[in-house]
Amino acid sequence: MRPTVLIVDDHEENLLALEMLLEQERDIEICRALSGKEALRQLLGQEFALVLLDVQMPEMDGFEVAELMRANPSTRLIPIIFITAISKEERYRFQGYEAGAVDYLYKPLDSFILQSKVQVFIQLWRQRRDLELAYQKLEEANQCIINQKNMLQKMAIQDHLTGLYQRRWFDHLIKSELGAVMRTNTPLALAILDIDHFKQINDSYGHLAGDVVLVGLAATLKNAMREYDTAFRFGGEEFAVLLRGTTKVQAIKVCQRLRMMLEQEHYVYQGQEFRITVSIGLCATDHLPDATRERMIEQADKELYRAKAAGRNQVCPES
Ligand SMILES: Nc1nc2c(ncn2[C@@H]2O[C@H](COP(=O)(O)OP(=O)(O)OP(=O)(O)O)[C@@H](O)[C@H]2O)c(=O)[nH]1
Repeated sequence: MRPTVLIVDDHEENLLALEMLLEQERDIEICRALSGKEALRQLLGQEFALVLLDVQMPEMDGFEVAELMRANPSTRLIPIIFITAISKEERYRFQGYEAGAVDYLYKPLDSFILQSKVQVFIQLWRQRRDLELAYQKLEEANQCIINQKNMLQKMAIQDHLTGLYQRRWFDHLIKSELGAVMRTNTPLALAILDIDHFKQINDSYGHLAGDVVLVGLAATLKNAMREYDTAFRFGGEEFAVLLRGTTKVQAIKVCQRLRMMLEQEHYVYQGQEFRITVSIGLCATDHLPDATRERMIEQADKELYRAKAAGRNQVCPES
């Protein structure tokens, strides 16, 4: 992209003279404006590297144009060189610097001085642009790293088949949940669900049919649970649910409802329709003093075994 210089003067012949002086600068584009208003309109419409601004113009003089440029964030940083034929008295110079000028040139213009000053600002513009591009690339690379990190974190805690959290996340979460139980004296329940005779589904309909069941069951779990409960795939055909603020009595009701819901569910694979049942073992901290992660898992597992032994398709709370 070539840098663009805006030249502003209310006299056509002055603009022509400036253009001729800048003719040698082959690597810049030149835009022209015959009034302050026209200059502002162009400045808001495209990017400029430098403005060569006549001071004395009717309606809006160069100082006013500069002040309006400084007030607008999109034009605030564009350097301005005032070109003036008026008195070289200091007070005019100060007025220009206060309005945002970075330099002054006096008519009649010296071509060598004009060209070298323009070159300095063009070089500054290029350096700033290179810096901006480098910063943009850095930002993109940074975002890429953040995205990859998020993806890795997700992969580490999420089961790829069902989208539920993995056992690894359960181990982490139950520790902090038990901490909250101690601090706030609110109960926490753990339910472990196991699909009954799941092997038969794999054996009869194939492993992919089994996967359809696992995905469907996970979706039902997610839909059935409250926002602050969390479901996990423990491994294979075993799932766990952590029920916050839930007592043993309440957890039994929740699990009975869940068990009945899953019993009604139909799964379809390659036109074949089938159903499943689940056995659930559960425990809750209000009936398990000094509960630890290990004790809760052990207890819920024991109850799950009891549910299986008692004929499956049932909920067994600890007695
Ligand atoms: N399709 C599929 N099957 C799985 C997956 N993980 C584990 N399994 C299967 O789950 C079945 C578990 O079988 P078992 O442990 O004998 O238990 P079960 O048949 O459910 O019987 P009970 O638990 O005693 O009611 C095995 O056939 C495993 O291959 C999986 O990701 N996809």
